[in-house]
Amino acid sequence: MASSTVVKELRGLVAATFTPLTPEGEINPSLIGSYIDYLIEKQGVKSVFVNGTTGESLSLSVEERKRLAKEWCEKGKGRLEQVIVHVGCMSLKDAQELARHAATIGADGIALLSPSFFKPTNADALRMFLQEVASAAPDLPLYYYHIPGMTGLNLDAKDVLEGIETQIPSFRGVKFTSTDLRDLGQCVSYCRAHRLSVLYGVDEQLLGALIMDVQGAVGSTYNYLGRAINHLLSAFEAADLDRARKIQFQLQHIITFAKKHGFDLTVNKQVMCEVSGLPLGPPRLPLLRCSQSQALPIAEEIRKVLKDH
Ligand SMILES: CC(=O)N[C@H](C=O)[C@@H](O)[C@H](O)[C@H](O)CO
Ligand SMILES: CC(=O)C(=O)O
Repeated sequence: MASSTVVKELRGLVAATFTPLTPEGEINPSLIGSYIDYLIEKQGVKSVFVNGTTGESLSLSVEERKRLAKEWCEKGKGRLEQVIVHVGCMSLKDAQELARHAATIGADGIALLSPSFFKPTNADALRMFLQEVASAAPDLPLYYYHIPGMTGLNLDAKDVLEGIETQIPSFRGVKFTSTDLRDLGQCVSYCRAHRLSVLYGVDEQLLGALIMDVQGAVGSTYNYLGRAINHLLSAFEAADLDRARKIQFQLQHIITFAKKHGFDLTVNKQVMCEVSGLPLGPPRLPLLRCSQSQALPIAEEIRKVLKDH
């Protein structure tokens, strides 16, 4: 893991992890060691984004998030290239506390989405919020997590980036989860000029974002499709667009198939349980556990479609 003097660029494939819960709904950090084994050995995943959307962080307490983040960092040490801890919260104080904690456990970076109950009314307000959180962990690389579909924020990510590198010295880039390729392109253009990174978060259209020159991909499906997407990334690097497209079409087929079976976070988590064999447990209320029979056909389709990866 990084010391504060070495800044490692975040790139390539990053899995946004699920949060293991016991059948009773308590967090289950004891599973994280074998979760990491699975990601490294079976999926070729080298970096993780923990306690994000997929990790249901906004449904967890600050204390729970600290325990999970610590376990990911401890078990990932020397094995994972980067552990990025998402610290976004509705409350600035909670986000600062999590940022401060992330620095003490050796996280490689922090990311945060915008508060979404009381939303910032403009980009300045959001940058001020990010700056206040950054000041609690000034040596940790910080990423803005743009996910307007969840936060309901009506702001271009590009507007949030404007001047941010002078306001927040630890700022390193944006994790962009939106299908707006105009805004994405503008972010890449800005980030190129300021030596910042853009990571893309809509797995089913990653190739479109790679053409826009993003440095990496952060997503939930990479937990179980990592191997195939690593092949997509290397095909793209080798300028083998036919192969890259073929793999993207396979992933799109899987997501389309999954959507017909009501794909959402709870189904997604159950699919991961089926594919990996890891007992990640139910989601946290208000999300309801999906039935095994809902996830099984999707897991089966994944096996069938991706048997050559
Ligand atoms: C809204 C959401 O959670 N997006 C994830 C990442 O940010 C993606 O990884 C999606 O889960 C994935 O693209 C499947 O639709
Ligand atoms: C998918 C993603 O990046 C997240 O879980 O936050």
